[in-house]
Amino acid sequence: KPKKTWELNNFDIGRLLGRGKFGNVYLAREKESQFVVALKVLFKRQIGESNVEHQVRREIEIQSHLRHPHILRLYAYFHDDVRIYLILEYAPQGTLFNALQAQPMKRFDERQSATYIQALCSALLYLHERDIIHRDIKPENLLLGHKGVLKIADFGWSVHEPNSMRMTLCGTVDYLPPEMVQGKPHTKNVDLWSLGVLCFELLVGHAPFYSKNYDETYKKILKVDYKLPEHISKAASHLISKLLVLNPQHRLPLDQVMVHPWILAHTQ
Ligand SMILES: Cc1cc(Nc2nc(/C=C/c3ccccc3)nc3cc(N4CCN(C)CC4)ccc23)n[nH]1
Repeated sequence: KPKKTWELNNFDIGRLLGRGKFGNVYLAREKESQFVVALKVLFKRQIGESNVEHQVRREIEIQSHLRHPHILRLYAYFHDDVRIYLILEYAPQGTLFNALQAQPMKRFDERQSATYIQALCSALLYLHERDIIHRDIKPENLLLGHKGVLKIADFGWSVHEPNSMRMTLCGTVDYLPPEMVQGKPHTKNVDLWSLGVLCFELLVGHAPFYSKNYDETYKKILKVDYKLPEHISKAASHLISKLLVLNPQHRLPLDQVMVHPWILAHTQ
C-alpha cells in the first residue's frame, strides 16, 4: 500500500527534548492514533549552509530501513519549504549521558554497565553486517527506552545536549580513535575503540583520555594513555584493554566481545 504522507498538523507538539546542531527535537503525539513520537526538526537552510544535504539524505535512507531492538526507529519523514521533519521513536527514559550524571557516584555498577555494553554490541553487529560504521557511540547519542533499554539514537550529525559540558564544535573528542585523530581513513574497527571508551566511562564516570584541552586528549589517545581505578574488576579491565588498542586490526571483534567473561558474568 502507498506510504502515507505526513504533515505537521497531524501532530500535537509537546515539550522541547533537546537542541540539535541543525534543529531541535520535540515530544509529539500523532492526533488520530495518540501515538507518542519524538519529532526532530532540521532547518534546510542550516543543512544547505553546512553542505550536508547528501549526508542527511543518506542517514535518513539508512536509518529508515534499520530494525533492531537497540537502534532507535525512524518511522517516517516529511518536509515543508523550510524544514525537514523526522518522526522518531520516543525513548521515555532520556539519554545515557543524563542517566550517568544522575547516578550517586556518577557511574554504573558492573552489571548495569555490562548490560549496556552487550546491548550496544548487538546493535553494532547488526550495523556492521550491513557495512554501516562509525555510529558515533557516546553517552549523548544513546537513549534509554521503555524499561531502560539502550537505543543508539544518532544519525551521524552531532547534537548539543542542553547540559553536556564537553561539546567541541563537532562534538566531544574523547571518543575519537587514534586513526581518526591522525586523519586516516576509518574502518568499522573505530566502533570497537568507541565501545572501549564507553565501557570505561560507564564504569569510571569519565572518559579514559579526558584532559583539560584537545591537544592533551589527542596525545593521550595516540599513546593509549589511560589509568583504570582500583575498583574496576580484572575482567572489565581485560575487556577494556582488548578494545583500547592502537592498531585497529588488533581490537577484539564484536562477536568475541559478546561472549567475553565479563559480559557473560554480568548479564543473565
Ligand atoms: C529522538 C528521541 C529523544 C527521545 N527522548 C528524550 N530525549 C531527550 C534528549 C534529546 C536530545 C535531542 C537532541 C539533542 C540533545 C538531546 N531527553 C529526554 C529526557 C527525558 N526525561 C524523562 C526521564 N527523566 C529521567 C529524564 C528526562 C525523556 C526522554 C528524552 N526519544 N527519542
